[in-house]
Amino acid sequence: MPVDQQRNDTAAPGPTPAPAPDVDHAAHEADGRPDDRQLRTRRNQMLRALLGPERRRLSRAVALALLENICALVTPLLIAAAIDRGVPAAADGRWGPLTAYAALALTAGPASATLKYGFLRYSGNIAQTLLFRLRCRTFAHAVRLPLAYHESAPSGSVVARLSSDVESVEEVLEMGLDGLFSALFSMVGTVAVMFWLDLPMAAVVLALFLPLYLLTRWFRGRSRRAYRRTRGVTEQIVQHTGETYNGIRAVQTFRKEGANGARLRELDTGYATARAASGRVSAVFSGGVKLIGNLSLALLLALGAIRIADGHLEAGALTAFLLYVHRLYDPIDELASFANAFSAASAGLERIGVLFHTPGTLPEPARPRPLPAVPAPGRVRFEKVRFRYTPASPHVLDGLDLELEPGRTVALVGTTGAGKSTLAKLLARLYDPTDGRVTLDGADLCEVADAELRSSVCMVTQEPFLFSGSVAHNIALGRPDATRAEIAVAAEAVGAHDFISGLAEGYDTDVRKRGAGLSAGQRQLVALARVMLAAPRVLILDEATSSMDAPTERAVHAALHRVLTGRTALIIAHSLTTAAIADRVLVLENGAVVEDGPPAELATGDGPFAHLYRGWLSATGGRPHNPARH
Ligand SMILES: Nc1ncnc2c1ncn2[C@@H]1O[C@H](COP(=O)(O)OP(=O)(O)OP(=O)(O)O)[C@@H](O)[C@H]1O
Repeated sequence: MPVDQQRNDTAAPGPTPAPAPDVDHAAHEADGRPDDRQLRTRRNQMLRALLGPERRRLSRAVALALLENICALVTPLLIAAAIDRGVPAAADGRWGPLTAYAALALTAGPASATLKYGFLRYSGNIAQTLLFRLRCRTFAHAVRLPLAYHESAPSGSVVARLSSDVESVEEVLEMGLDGLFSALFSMVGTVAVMFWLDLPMAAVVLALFLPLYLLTRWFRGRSRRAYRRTRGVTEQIVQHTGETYNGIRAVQTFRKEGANGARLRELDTGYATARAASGRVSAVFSGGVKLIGNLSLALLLALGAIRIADGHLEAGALTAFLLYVHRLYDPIDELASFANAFSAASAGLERIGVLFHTPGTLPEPARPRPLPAVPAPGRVRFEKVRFRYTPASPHVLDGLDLELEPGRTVALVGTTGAGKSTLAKLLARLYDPTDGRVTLDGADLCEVADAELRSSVCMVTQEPFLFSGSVAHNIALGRPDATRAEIAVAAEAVGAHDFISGLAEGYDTDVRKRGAGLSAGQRQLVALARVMLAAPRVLILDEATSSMDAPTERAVHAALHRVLTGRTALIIAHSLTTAAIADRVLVLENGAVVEDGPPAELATGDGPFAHLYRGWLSATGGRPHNPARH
């Protein structure tokens, strides 16, 4: 169980409102063949949610691009006028018109360059805002996804959403606004001017758009598929590297370096193949556009010559026309690169869209019910609780009725897979029961506000997770507003103060990644100090299975004893020592309580606990110690 103590305060502001889910994400992600239409719908929803708030700034950027293109468009017209009017006038000794055309052309150039500069800076800012928003929202939504999502999604898939998928969007935004706006305006403006210059020649240019359109359609379909494949492989690479480095100890212990390296090479080959496929598609498209461009130049040159001979066109106008043909096909290439990047970003957005489509956390109650203030808080009831992880899997708990009295410690024992952790997860409301209800002091957990529940029910996992930051910061997770003195009191209460004071920087010592700087026992003590500070009504503790040396185990048990005093606690016990400190032991088998009573009483009987007890006794050489009670 990766959750030590889940708190909401790490989550960024509200995610993009996710539409009602219609498809199970697991099915989508697992078979890797999502429905095209649904993916596109989600991508468009994402785009709308992202671009919506930037409508004003985007219109300003569009206006700048438009002005820039108008300035760029007039230059060939000025050249045509200079050739057809200015040069003949100059030949007659009137230099005025030629000078005027030259001056205008010289002004249009810098004006266009200045506007381009303004547009690029402005659109760059918009792109960064959009990216910032996308990354924050994706992160905020991902951290709020229910545990069920994280337990079923392939490891690293969320990291891939936040890294490579967001980066693909970054690429298209960086080049896209320029590529798209400028290219579109340039093309539309060019065609309009061509029609003004010469109708039949412009009609020929327009006719040549048909093969261009067909080529573009082919390209878009192919490149979208190619990029989806690329993103799929990228995700596998992220997952594989993440898994390798998260489990580096196991990798080295089992000498898996070679095998994992080979797997990475295999994935990389897949990536290269997928990239090569998308490269081929782009090459065919670019080549096709160039071919059509050159054909149309030749065609227009021939047609232009005929029209000049017929007296319908002047040489300057033909020159301008041919310059415009260049202007027409250059942006198509730009559009192709944009379409390429858009395909990649599309695939990324679609995948982020799938994530957004998964509803965040278990639903918060519409009208939260405060936990009642009772004289003896911490009464827990499981009422006819049935639970299964997925609709297809069998019930782990099937009609469980159970009551935990306030202030008492209950040890949960049983064979592996009996349902101990599941019961604990339901009590921490990491999952909701399929049927029945779990109550705390009479309030259904589903009706209690998330923040109140998190501070009232704390869970300490087998390997308590320490966040990077100081020891003090890690203890204060239990109550973020706690003062340094309160933190020290909590640490002292669990006997952690001495070892913390002995650290290089005391409470300010950075526990470093995953608490690598602290021993397993010290991490347990920090986690218990966290609980001491949080003072929850109910404590759930998954006892560490890894063996500690005797003094450390004694220290942890002594701390545990202090934390448990006067608090309702449910301990998943893996050892006799822990079971013995409980007031009551529950033996769970196949999701049902098969034995229930004080440990000393059950140990002398002939039931399942007595069996377990004797097994533990023989494993520990017949010397059960109970330091916490001594
Ligand atoms: N995330 C999950 N998705 C589907 N099934 C699960 C999941 N977690 C547990 N199960 C199944 O639920 C049953 C009970 O598991 P649980 O982890 O509660 O047992 P446990 O008693 O805590 O076992 P252990 O002592 O080994 O931790 C098992 O059959 C297990 O396979």
